Amino acid sequence: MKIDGTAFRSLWLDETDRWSLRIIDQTKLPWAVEMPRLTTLDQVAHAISAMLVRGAPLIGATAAYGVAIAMRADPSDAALQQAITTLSATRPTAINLRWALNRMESLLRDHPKVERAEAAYAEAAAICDEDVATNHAIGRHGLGLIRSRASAGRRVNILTHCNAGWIATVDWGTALAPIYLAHDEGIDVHVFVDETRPRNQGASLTAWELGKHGVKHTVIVDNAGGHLMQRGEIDMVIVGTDRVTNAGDVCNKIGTYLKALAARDNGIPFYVALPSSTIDWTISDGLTDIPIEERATTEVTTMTGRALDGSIATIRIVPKDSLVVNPAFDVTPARLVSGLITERGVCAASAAALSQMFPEYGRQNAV
Ligand SMILES: CSC[C@H]1O[C@H](OP(=O)(O)O)[C@H](O)[C@@H]1O
Repeated sequence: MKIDGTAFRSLWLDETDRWSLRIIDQTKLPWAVEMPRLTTLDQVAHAISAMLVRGAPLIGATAAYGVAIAMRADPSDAALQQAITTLSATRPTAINLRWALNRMESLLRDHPKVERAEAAYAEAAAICDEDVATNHAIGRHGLGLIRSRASAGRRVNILTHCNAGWIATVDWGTALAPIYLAHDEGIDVHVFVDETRPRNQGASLTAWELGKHGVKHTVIVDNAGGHLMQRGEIDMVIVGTDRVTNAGDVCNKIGTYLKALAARDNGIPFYVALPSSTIDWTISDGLTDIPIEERATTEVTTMTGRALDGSIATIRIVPKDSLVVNPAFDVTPARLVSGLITERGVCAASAAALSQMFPEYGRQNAV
């Protein structure tokens, strides 16, 4: 997508050396656009764990290049295992990380060591190119759902939670891809953006990227979504996801489940957009089988933003003696999901529909 008229992906190889990795540091957005250069495995691992890059597909793509950078430094079996282990430990919930590392390991394990670096860079590039094509396909399939609500030039109001836009992927995004395509074809689409406490991916990232593309949007506090639904101001909900089970349970940013409950109570369709790389075919019950990341309590006790004097400041918003917990994700049961928008089309959130949409996987891990 574009930043002030210049096209970007959310990660790319440095133009001068063609082996180090450039990213957009998402912890600096929306106040600054910084594009640091990563040259070591540890720098890539830190970028994922500290959420300089985040979003399930982007985490996987970044990890793939982390393996390539590691193989360039040392193509030994030990170095390969160390890279897989280090990167696997960065974040537990998004299945795309495991998916990408499994793909890299399967390719490289039996590869001649002298060719491992070249093969790793080629596979990481393929993962990125596939992600771009996959997300554009998700956009096309989701566009149909928006078109059907845009009769006679009527504005379509969509609520989204967290950031599942182009900067959560290599490009286009998942939940935001249909919105970008609708905007580009002239549909009057407007997005209610959940701020998404505690890290505010909505207020800081979704609002930023929608604004850069000229998409009309309104930032709301997380707790306002149900109220707007009750008042008929939301036509549909589209969110992303970090892991979907083979039965259609959806793990996504904390707070998603509450939006799904409110949508069901108000008869509003609740869609989840995802590439098939986000489906965990080995599990069916999201509540018991998906590891929920617990992040630092400082994400809850402090807020970072631009002070009135223009400086970037971090302030404490919780008493020092208060206990704090910070689960980063929750699970929305399949029964609350109206449909899954995938690269192959929209399907029901059910084992039968998923195995029919993806027969090559469904048979292997039938529930
Ligand atoms: C397209 S995946 C987006 C997904 O990832 C986010 O999690 P995080 O910001 O912690 O990486 C969030 O759950 C989004 O829905």
